[in-house]
Amino acid sequence: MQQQTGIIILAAGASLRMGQPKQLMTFEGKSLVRLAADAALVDKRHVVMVVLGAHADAVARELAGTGVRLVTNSGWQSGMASSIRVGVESLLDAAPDITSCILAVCDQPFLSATVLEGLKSAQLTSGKGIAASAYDNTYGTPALFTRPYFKYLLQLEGQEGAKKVIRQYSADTVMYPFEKGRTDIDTMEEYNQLTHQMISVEAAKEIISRSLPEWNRSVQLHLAEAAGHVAAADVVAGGDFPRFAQSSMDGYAIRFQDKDRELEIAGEIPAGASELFRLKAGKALRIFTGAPMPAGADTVVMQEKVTVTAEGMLLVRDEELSAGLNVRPRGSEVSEGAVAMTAGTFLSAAAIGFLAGIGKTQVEVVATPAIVIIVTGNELQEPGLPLGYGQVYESNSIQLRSALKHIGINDITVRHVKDDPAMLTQALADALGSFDMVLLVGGVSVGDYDFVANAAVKAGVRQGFHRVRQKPGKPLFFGTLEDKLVFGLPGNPSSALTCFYMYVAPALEAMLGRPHGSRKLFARTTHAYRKKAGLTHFLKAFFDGTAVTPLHAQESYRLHSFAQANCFLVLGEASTGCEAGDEVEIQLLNL
Ligand SMILES: Nc1nc2c(c(=O)[nH]1)N[C@H]1C(S)=C(S)[C@@H](COP(=O)(O)OP(=O)(O)OC[C@H]3O[C@@H](n4cnc5c(N)ncnc54)[C@H](O)[C@@H]3O)O[C@H]1N2
Ligand code: MOO
Repeated sequence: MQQQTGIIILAAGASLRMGQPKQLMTFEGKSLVRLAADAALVDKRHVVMVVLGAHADAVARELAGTGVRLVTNSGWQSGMASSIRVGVESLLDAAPDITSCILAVCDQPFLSATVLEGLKSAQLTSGKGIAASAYDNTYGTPALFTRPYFKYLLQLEGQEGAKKVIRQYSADTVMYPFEKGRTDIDTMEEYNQLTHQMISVEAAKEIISRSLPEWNRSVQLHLAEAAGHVAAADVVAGGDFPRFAQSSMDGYAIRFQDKDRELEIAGEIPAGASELFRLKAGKALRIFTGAPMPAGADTVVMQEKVTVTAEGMLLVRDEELSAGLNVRPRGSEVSEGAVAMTAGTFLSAAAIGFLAGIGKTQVEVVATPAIVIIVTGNELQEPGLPLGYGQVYESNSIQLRSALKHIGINDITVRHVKDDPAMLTQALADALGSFDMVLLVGGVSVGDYDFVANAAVKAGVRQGFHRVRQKPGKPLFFGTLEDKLVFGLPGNPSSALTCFYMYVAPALEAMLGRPHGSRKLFARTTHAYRKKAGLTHFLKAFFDGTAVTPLHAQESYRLHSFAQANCFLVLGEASTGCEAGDEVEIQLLNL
């Protein structure tokens, strides 16, 4: 008989111990339910049934378009058995000839297609009726049941799980070793301690960009203060500009039809002339750049292209003269009531000049967020005070503040918190109440005093990721609380600033609709650099406009080379380094 396996993913639980839908928490950048679904979908022959319960809508949205089938167990609160029953029943409805099913849960982050295949082949080669995953001297999910066992699954009650059937029929069960199956996630502590929770630079950027809030706060600014901001609303012209037809050259205003006649020069119109001149047929008027065109004239001849006779008569000597030449028509820059500038325009010096030129003194711009920098570390001392043994000068807050100011963000508050979990959670909760973005610095790594990730989650922050496959900045934390972004930057000053340039600044730019301050380009490197594959390296480097030189002192506790750098030389995860003369990627810094 043709073998056909169904996969039932049990995703109905309320994750009470977690305080947030576990199904949607991410591991290596993917939600746990999506990880399980993707593993099940690798073999296209699988019929994949996901049983929903708590948070059903959100989980269904997460799985939209994947190809899994969804079934909701309205009785999910009565326990696991009801979800197993609903899963098996709907699998039988969907695929009546199914020969086996694998029951999987969505809190085993290491569940993979390999494990599912392993269970299938263990069952086939052993000829047993059940194949269960074995880990940590016990066994459990994922577990495969052949068709004769479906009836026992359908008889499970209340809190009973598939384990009961496996125990009862252990003589007909083959164990498939899946050591990493021991890792399941029931509590935040377990989640945060997942050591492999390290994602690629690209995945980290993607998670941040998916998490950016709608930002539609705006503020009215004086033009003189508005450079570097983004227009928040369309700007409508309050009149025609220019307000009157103007000459764009120093020369003579004429009627085009008179160009071949000898013309009497009847007078002179300077810029700023406040009376309306009239030009009669057969005459010309001396005119200057910016001066109002006289009524009756339609063209200006440049003074270089005329001859004035001894009698003071004007002869036009311009082969290329055309009607309307050298005249700026009224309203040709912008006409009254027209949109002179659309919302979203970056306010460069030119944009500000343009607005002033159409008479504006104020502009509505996208407001900048209020940011708090929370610095942690008992060893930190304020620069200027004597340095005790074991102390280091606190440099992160001032360098981050400077970097923020450089991109036009001035609403910055700095708070210092001791390495104490309760104080940190409290400080963070307070900060989330009053600021739009939180930059925590230090304490994101794995040491006994590194409390940031836990404190953030305790304060209600939903973790996007913690740890990125990069150097420096590996322990970077990112999360959100509603529309607020929380970055946990590593304490090493060079790591903190690298993460600022690579993640925080681009997030702010995207949120505020600004152009990217940093530019990626390719250049030849003057020196070789060796690295191991595995992490993306952001090397502090100097680009002289032609070639790039990786600088000395790349260690993340040092800023000496960073202080001379104007770019990162970027070597990707897979790279093992570069040779002198190689073309390499660089990221120019917005300094
Ligand atoms: N066993 C492991 N240890 C560490 C790992 C690891 O994976 N396993 N990761 C290392 C990496 S990479 C980094 S980066 C750091 C990040 O550490 P934290 O974010 O936890 O930061 P701290 O431990 O608080 O401080 C690190 C370093 O930076 C100095 N520091 C901190 N704040 C400031 C500041 N505001 N101004 C100046 N200097 C500061 C601090 O004194 C430490 O020297 O963890 C590694 N460890
Ligand atoms: O990777 Mo850590 O961020 O530099 O030393």
